[in-house]
Order: sequence, then structure tokens, then C-alpha cells
Amino acid sequence: MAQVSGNLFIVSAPSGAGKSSLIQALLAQHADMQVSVSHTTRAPRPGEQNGVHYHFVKVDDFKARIAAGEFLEWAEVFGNYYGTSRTTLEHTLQQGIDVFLDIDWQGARQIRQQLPDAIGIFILPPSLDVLQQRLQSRGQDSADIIAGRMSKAQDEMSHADEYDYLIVNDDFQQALLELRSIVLCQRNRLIRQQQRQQDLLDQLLAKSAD
Ligand SMILES: Nc1nc2c(ncn2[C@@H]2O[C@H](COP(=O)(O)OP(=O)(O)O)[C@@H](O)[C@H]2O)c(=O)[nH]1
Ligand SMILES: Nc1ncnc2c1ncn2[C@@H]1O[C@H](COP(=O)(O)OP(=O)(O)O)[C@@H](O)[C@H]1O
Repeated sequence: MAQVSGNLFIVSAPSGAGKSSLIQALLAQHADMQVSVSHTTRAPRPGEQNGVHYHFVKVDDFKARIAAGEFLEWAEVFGNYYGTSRTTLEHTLQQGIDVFLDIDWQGARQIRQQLPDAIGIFILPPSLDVLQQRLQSRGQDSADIIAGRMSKAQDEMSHADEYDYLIVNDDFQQALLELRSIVLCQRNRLIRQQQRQQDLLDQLLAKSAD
């Protein structure tokens, strides 16, 4: 039986809205899903590990990878480069594993052009004040960096209508429930179940016809 490709979920949000926290909380409940680890030229934050949170590379290295066609998508965000490895993502999807891309709107557009079945989910904060408080309480960025992320928040949010689903991350557990519901609905779509569950369906229909 042919292997069904995994689902691809694109999750975007203004910085600090909670997309990384929501994805990690969902993955903690579902060991059979993965988040794609991007390459970036941004400096690691305290506690961030190379190969786990990002593949941290120098600008020259990133540009060489662009030239070699290694990225399915890449973009410059907040003055740094970020990109998604083509082969790693394709290999994971081919194994039937669902994958999350935590990427910005520019990357999301590039992915949609190449993989139109990708599901886009946009996370909104309840307000800009709350967004700023979250960036401050995360405690990992300087005031300048937070100001830069806040100045880009409205630009990122102006692309929310390019996505399939919107979630307001006010109460975390409610937002997680909504994210999980979207993901599970997608997994259960009949078209995706056909190869996995066709035998079961045939048996049930045969029995009901007896
Ligand atoms: N296009 C693209 N954007 C990415 C990628 N990885 C991360 N980003 C986006 O880059 C932005 C900055 O990410 P990061 O530096 O981790 O800061 P944070 O969003 O404040 O946690 C976020 O909007 C991410 O979604 C990627 O591979 N491609
Ligand atoms: N619903 C929520 N209520 C309160 N704090 C939240 C909520 N969601 C996320 N946070 C906190 O906000 C900060 C930013 O979240 P994070 O997941 O890093 O955002 P992003 O990945 O979108 O930049 C973190 O300190 C996180 O713990």
C-alpha cells in the first residue's frame, strides 16, 4: 500500500503571539508530529540549541545554501535570514509524518505556491499591548529588538487573510484546543484516510449490506 504523505501545517503570527509555545504544547501531546527546524543567521538566544531550535549558520553559509537550491523557501525577517530545508521536509512528509512550519508570511506564500495542500494557520494576540507584554515577559530580547518586532507586528498581521484558519491566542489552553482541533480534523479528512482506512471501510460496508 502506498504511504500517505504527512500533512503540512504552516503556522505564522507576529513575534510573541505564542506560535512556538502552541506548537510545542501540541507536539507534547502527539509524538507522531514534528516541527521543521529552520536554518537562520540570527544569533542563538540563551538556552537555544543548534539543531534543536534552529540550525544556526553564518550569512555566507546561508547564501551558499540559497545558491545550491537547498531551501524550499527562505526570507529575510527582522534583518536575519531564515529558511526551510527542502530535502529534510520532503523526507519527513514522505514518511507520513505531519509537519509544522513556524515561518513568516513571505515563506508561507512560497510554500503555498509549491505545496498548495499546505494548511495555513495564523495566530493572533488578543491585543498589541498583550503582544508587547509577552515579548517583555519572555525575557529573551533587548528593548531594541522588542521594539523592532513590535514595529513589524502589524505588517505580519496584515497577511492573516492569506491563511485558512485564524486562532486568537488569549487563553492558552483554549488556543491549544483550537489548534489541535484543526490539526485533527485535517488528519481525519476522508481523502487522507482512504489509503489507511479503505479496508476497514470496505468491511463495514460489506457487513451492513449482509
Ligand atoms: N520564512 C521563514 N520564516 C521563518 C523561518 N523560521 C522562522 N521564521 C520566522 O522568523 C520570525 C522570527 O523568528 P525568531 O527569530 O525565532 O523570533 P520569534 O518569532 O520572536 O520567536 C518568525 O516570524 C518566524 O516564524 C523559516 O524557515 N522561514
Ligand atoms: N496564551 C498565552 N497567555 C500568556 N502568555 C503566553 C500565551 N501564549 C504564549 N505566551 C507567552 O508569550 C511569550 C511568547 O510566546 P512564544 O511562543 O515565544 O511566541 P512566538 O513563537 O509567536 O514568538 C512566551 O513567554 C510564552 O510563554
